[in-house]
Amino acid sequence: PPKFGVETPRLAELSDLFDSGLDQWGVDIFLVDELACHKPLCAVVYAIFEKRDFFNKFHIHPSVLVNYFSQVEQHYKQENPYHNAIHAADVTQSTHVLLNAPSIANVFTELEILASIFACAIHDVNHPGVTNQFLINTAMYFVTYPNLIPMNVESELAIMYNDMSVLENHHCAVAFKLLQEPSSNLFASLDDIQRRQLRKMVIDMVLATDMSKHMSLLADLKTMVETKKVSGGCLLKLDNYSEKMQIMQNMVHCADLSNPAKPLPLSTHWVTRVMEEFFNQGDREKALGLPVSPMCCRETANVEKSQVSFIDFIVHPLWEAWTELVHPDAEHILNTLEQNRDHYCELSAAKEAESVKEVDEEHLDEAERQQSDSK
Ligand SMILES: CCc1cc(COc2cc(C(=O)Nc3c(Cl)cncc3Cl)ccc2OC)on1
Ligand SMILES: [Zn+2]
Ligand SMILES: [Zn+2]
Repeated sequence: PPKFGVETPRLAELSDLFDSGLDQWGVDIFLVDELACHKPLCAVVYAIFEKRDFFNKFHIHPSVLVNYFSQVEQHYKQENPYHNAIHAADVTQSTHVLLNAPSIANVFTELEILASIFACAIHDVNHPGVTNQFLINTAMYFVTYPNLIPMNVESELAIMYNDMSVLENHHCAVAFKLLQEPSSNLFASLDDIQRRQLRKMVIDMVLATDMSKHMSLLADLKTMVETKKVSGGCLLKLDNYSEKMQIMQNMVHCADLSNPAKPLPLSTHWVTRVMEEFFNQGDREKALGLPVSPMCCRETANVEKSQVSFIDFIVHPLWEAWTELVHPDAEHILNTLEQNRDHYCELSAAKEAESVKEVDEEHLDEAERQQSDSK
């Protein structure tokens, strides 16, 4: 198969970008998408497998990797502004960087690293571009209006998974279904025990990307950081599966929530995309007469303000805990997050001031009109 598994006339540029950027926090994943002819996931996974020597370690033939991840890439909906293959490539490459932190250098086995990279690559496959809550609401919707044929197969998902981590269950099922293709049997050379272990680890990590698990995941991480402090700072002798899995789940969750912690141009590009996807959902909720989800209303959303609260309440607490766990390896990431937060805060304040000025001018005009009327 072609290098990085993608046919591109810009192979040399892609190769150079990976040489300098594959291990860097903040590589321009949108440039990777461009250079890889809109197959960023295949390119990134191939490059990481090569860098980590997985082809040899797990006896995987490059053509099998390309067959499988081409299928996975095609099952990411490129019409989604946010939850598309670029996001999958972004989360995969981000986790690849996090795994390189010196303080967790010898914590994970090769199989655990393979499982983490694989889990990121498939973690949002076949995402419909709407949230779990939307799927749950619309599932009930068709129960109350049976004559309305389901507009889309996606509302069947909540029925299928009984409202429990609906999307995350679907991503996992699709990914493992695609593995059954004979030409895509990525893990053929693993033995039965390894294959079973890998499947369990991938399911545990992907199901943990459900935002409804965020608070419990973060609580576990904080507990682990506390115990790490007590054990004199040496990280993790980590003998049991559940402690190791907590770290891996939080690592993938951090990567999933890494947009605000990337260099500002990348961060703002992701905000534009996630907005577009949320607003599209808001439009559909309005059309269905459903209550419009928070942050999904095109007319009323305050983008900067919600980014600031998203960072303050969700993203920063998580990255603060991760940074402590792998101290001092992630300091620069936390600093970038805090600088970006201040940027959105300034934007939000400027926007606020602007709207107040407009109101004042309106009042001024009104007052002048009344004054001139009274003359
Ligand atoms: C007004 C719209 C709005 C949306 C936000 C939150 O912003 C973001 C939210 C998310 C975000 O929620 N991602 C997500 C994750 Cl990590 C797991 N499951 C589902 C989802 Cl949707 C990922 C990236 C964001 O900004 C770049 O803040 N304001
Ligand atoms: Zn997801
Ligand atoms: Zn995701």
